[in-house]
Amino acid sequence: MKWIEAASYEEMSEIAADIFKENLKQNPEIVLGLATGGTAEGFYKELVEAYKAKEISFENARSFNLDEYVGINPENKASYHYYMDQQLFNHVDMKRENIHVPKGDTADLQAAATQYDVMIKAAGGIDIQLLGIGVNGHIGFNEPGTPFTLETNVIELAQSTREANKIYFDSIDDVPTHAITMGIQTIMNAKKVVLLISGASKQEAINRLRSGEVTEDFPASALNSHQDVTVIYTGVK
Ligand SMILES: N[C@@H]1[C@@H](O)[C@H](O)[C@@H](COP(=O)(O)O)O[C@@H]1O
Repeated sequence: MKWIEAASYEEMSEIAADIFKENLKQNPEIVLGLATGGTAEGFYKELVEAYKAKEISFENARSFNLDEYVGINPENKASYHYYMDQQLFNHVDMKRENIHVPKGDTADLQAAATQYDVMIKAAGGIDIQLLGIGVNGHIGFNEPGTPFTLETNVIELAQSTREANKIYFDSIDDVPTHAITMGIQTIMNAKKVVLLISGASKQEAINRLRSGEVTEDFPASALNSHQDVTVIYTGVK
């Protein structure tokens, strides 16, 4: 695992965006694994600026997002699909048919989850995966206790995760109880991983990740067994 300390949130975002830009330039048909969350907003801003400056193009790129809430449609402002439209997709030239966000509003969620991995594999696998981390160490929406062998699946959100994400909803009662997420195995299959960590609320998570232990009680610890992970962090010791 490679660790990069950034002097600020902006620098963290720039370093991460530079890695993605470089990979995109080298491989215009790249398969991107994308993440949501407040931490990633600066990163997307950098990518959009680079696109507007004609430094990069997403014309032939494909993307797969990590996760989506169950029972929320893409037009809902709290949905991850909406977030991605606002942060990236509405501003760049990625073709709509090449954009994939797990479907949280479908009747057969399990079938959608299974199909998601089929689509990722058919695309040749994820070349580079962006990740954030939850205060409890979740990646995607893989909560503590999730078997590392799982691919995309439907999970029940931890109460602490619902609390952490309630700022995006009118009230805690509106925060979905379930989500559809790439599994740890899906994430581990990505060829390269970039993990962003920002802010004091993630101190415990970063300490635990740094300890090097590998345990299903701390989902991000699976990354200790991945051969190409770059962690870019700021605002934590
Ligand atoms: N499912 C997402 C994760 O993919 C993300 O990493 C996490 C951290 O979000 P933030 O960056 O807002 O702290 O939030 C959500 O739970």
